[in-house]
Amino acid sequence: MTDRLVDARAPRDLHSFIAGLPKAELHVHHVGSASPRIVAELAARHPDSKVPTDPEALVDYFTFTDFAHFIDVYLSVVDLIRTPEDVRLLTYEVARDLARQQVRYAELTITPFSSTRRGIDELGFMAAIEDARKAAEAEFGTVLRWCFDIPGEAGLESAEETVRLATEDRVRPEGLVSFGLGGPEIGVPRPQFKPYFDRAIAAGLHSVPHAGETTGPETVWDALTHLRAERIGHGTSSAQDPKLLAHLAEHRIPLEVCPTSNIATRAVRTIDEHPIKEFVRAGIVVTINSDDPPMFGTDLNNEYAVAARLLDLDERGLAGLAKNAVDASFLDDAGKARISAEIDTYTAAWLAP
Ligand SMILES: O=C(O)c1cccc(C(=O)CC[C@H]2O[C@@H](n3cnc4c(=O)[nH]cnc43)[C@H](O)[C@@H]2O)c1
Ligand SMILES: [Zn+2]
Repeated sequence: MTDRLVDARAPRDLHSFIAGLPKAELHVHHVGSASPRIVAELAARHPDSKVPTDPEALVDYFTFTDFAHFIDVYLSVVDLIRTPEDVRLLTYEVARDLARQQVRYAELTITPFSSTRRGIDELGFMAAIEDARKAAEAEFGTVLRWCFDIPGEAGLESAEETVRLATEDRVRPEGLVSFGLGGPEIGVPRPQFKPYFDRAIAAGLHSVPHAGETTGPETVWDALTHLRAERIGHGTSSAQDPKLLAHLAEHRIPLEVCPTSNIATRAVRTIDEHPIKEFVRAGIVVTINSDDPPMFGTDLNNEYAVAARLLDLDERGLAGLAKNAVDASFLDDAGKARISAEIDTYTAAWLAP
């Protein structure tokens, strides 16, 4: 992990506290979590790829001029994943990277449409993620769950395919808990996806679309009204609308805040202009997440350090943020209670004289 984008500047002790703090990650993308090590291994399997494997070259390759450029680069990494064995490797290694950061539970956003349209067999794909999920839980103790997202810019065909993969008994994986919407927002109105979210919700999935990342607060309203969002991915531009802030706080709709991502994709100009403080001030449930960590030169621990600086938090404040993520997760009550208790025990031991 490099701190090339954001210097978290948290005191050394706080970094150590964060490193050992049990955490939940609610907004992290499957392909976007491919570390240089994973990219190098996939590229070795598929040497015709244009993705560099040298870590130095990857830092340049993962420097984005804007959100559209980010998506182009993202899709070039998607092109590296061609077989169910590639899918398994990616998923298992992502879990290993999460476990190293003391992530006890993660909801990983997966875009199955991007893989099935590139020719990966759908049942092979689902078997690969499930196999990795079970192995990760047994070997690392990290519980993984899936969010399947529609890549909105790929059109309604991608929405139909994603909801089919998410709801058809024969295909739907056991670890699937939620349904999302990702990719660019400009020119991709949220309301058109209502029928697909209705079907996913009817099948028992939670609604967690991205909204207000690269467009204004009206997109967040659309996600709430039309897609019945239970959490909002990013929601950054909500800060421009006091009524929306009050609504999110009153209805306890958590925001999945990913500070470094917003700088890397140039959705927010500088880290000090990030609206996270306004969210907290408005009483919104804020969760801290990493989005596409290696692509943005970050990881979840660094995002907590960034949040500590922006919100001026000590250990108790950081533990509170970690518990927000547990509470906002789709884990069952017993699982939530277990991780929350672990956070309390860890924090009390750290602060004991
Ligand atoms: O797979 C395709 O062929 C394809 C065709 C047209 C458009 C797309 C996409 O737009 C894919 C977007 C892809 O990006 C993922 N992602 C990762 N991080 C973010 C983020 O911060 N905000 C929005 N989307 C993000 C998303 O999960 C999609 O998989 C694909
Ligand atoms: Zn995202």
